[in-house]
Order: sequence, then structure tokens, then C-alpha cells
Amino acid sequence: MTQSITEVFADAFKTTFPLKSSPLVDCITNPVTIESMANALLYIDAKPVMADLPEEFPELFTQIDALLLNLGHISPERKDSLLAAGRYAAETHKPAVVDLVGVAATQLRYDIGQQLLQNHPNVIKGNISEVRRFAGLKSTGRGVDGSQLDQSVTALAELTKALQELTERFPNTTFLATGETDLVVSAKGQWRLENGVPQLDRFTGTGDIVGALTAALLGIGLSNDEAVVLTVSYFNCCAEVAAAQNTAGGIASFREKTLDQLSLLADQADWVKMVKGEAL
Ligand SMILES: Nc1ncnc2c1ncn2[C@@H]1O[C@H](COP(=O)(O)OP(=O)(O)OP(=O)(O)O)[C@@H](O)[C@H]1O
Ligand SMILES: Cc1ncsc1CCO
Ligand SMILES: [Mg+2]
Repeated sequence: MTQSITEVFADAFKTTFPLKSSPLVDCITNPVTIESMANALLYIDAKPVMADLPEEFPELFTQIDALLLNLGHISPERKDSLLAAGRYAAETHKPAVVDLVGVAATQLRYDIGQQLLQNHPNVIKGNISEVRRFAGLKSTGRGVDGSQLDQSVTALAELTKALQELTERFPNTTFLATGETDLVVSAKGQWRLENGVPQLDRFTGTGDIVGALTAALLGIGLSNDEAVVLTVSYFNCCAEVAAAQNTAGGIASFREKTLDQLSLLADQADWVKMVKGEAL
């Protein structure tokens, strides 16, 4: 008998939402979704700061609770600040999340992702196609988007095995691959998460928000696995509620309703009953 995700992470599901303190998260991220990300953090009662100049890190890192490194828009300056912040987080023992945006598309981003992995960040995430490329598998992702072809049962099994091998060298990192099914792999186990709706693939920044919210939950002391599982489940349940409310609306209305739920669903104690997922 496989164990359900709410049984495995019962304490975290019971106690995390609504947040009891406001973690401060520094996000070094892309200009496409930076505003959505800052607001999503505020909606769950976390605090964003979007500081990326390395000169600021010594002062800033005494204040922040967690760091989010998103590869979504690389410039020479942002490349330097991502790498410097990744090293600084390791030195100062701040929890860090790396979002592999676009790693399926270019070698340059793949190389930055691999460099950031050497700091043993708490979480490395991306859509399924980005994580496949990162794990050395064939990927059919296009640009920053994941591909349906990478979602087959065989492809997911292949990715699980490749990530398990990576956790042998990086036992302190949890890997998250998102899509219709979300795959979580760490040295402690493997889990499959099944919430969400297809419309989540139709507005930008859903994955970026998942990265930032994961950093926030690390910032309040959740384990790597707990932070990933709670974030994806909560965000995807928000989207399910939004989709049910949005019968006559388009994707822009769905987006607004999903973001709105980030501040609302936490107060519905029984949201956890919506959660679907199991240990593999
Ligand atoms: N078809 C789908 N069905 C259910 N949930 C989905 C689907 N597609 C994406 N999601 C959910 O949406 C969130 C973002 O996943 P996705 O793989 O689209 O990230 P992404 O490609 O990095 O997004 P973005 O580039 O917009 O930031 C995850 O929580 C994932 O579970
Ligand atoms: C960075 C970026 N480029 C196009 S959309 C987007 C946000 C998804 O990550
Ligand atoms: Mg993404």
C-alpha cells in the first residue's frame, strides 16, 4: 500500500498555513514575473526583497530568511549576482532554492544551473523538461515551457531514476519537476503530486511563484521535502478553487482568482482534504 502525501507530511500540512511568522525572502529573478512573485509572497504573508547587487549581500544576508535564485532572464550582471548569492547563501547557511528557468533551452543556463548545484542548495526545481535536461536526459522543452512529451509514464520513471542518482552526490538537495504531475525526489524518498489544472500552463510565472513560496517555507524552518510538497500542493489547490469559480471567465480572470486564493485558502482548515499525491 502506498502512503498518501498528507499522511507522510501530516504535521506540516496541519501546522504550516496560515503562516505564523513572515519570512523575508530575497529573490534574484527575472523581470517578466518579478511583480507577480513579490505579490505572491505577500499574499501568503511572507515578505519579498528583490536585491541583486553583490555589494548589498553582506548587510542583506544578516536579515533574510531564505534566497530564491531564478535563471529566467540572464544578463552579465545577473549571472554574476546569481553565482555570488548562491555561494554567499552556502557560506552563511541561508536556505536557497534554484529555479532552472530556460535550462532546457540553452547551454549557458544549463552551465549556471550546474554551478549553482555545487553549493548544495536546499531545492532545485524546474518544469519537467528543464529538470530532464538538467539531469542529463533528452528533453523536448521549448524556451521556458515544459513539453507534454516529457510527461509520459516512461519519461517520469526515467527522470525519477536519474534524480535518485543525483541525490547520491547531492544528498542535501531536494529536486522538484513540475507539470501535470509533479515529481519530488530527495535522498529521503520520492513523491508524486497530482493537484492542479491545465490552465496553470496558460499564464506566466506559475513555476516562478512556486519557487519563491518554497523559499518562504524554508525560511520558516520547514524541511526541504516539506517545503516543496506543501508549496506545490497549496498553490495547485488554489488553482483548483479558482478554476471551479471561473466558469465563464478567461485565463486572465483565472490568473487573478488563483492569486487571490493564495491569501484565502489558508484560512479554510479543510483545504488539505483536496490534496492528492502519494509516495512512490
Ligand atoms: N497541466 C497541468 N495540470 C495540473 N497542474 C499543472 C499543469 N501544468 C502546470 N501545473 C502546475 O503549475 C505549476 C507550475 O508548473 P509548470 O511546470 O507550468 O512551471 P513552469 O513551466 O516553470 O511555469 P512558468 O514558466 O510559467 O513559471 C506547478 O505547481 C504545476 O504542478
Ligand atoms: C522568464 C520568462 N520568459 C518568458 S516567460 C518567463 C517567466 C517564466 O519563468
Ligand atoms: Mg519555470
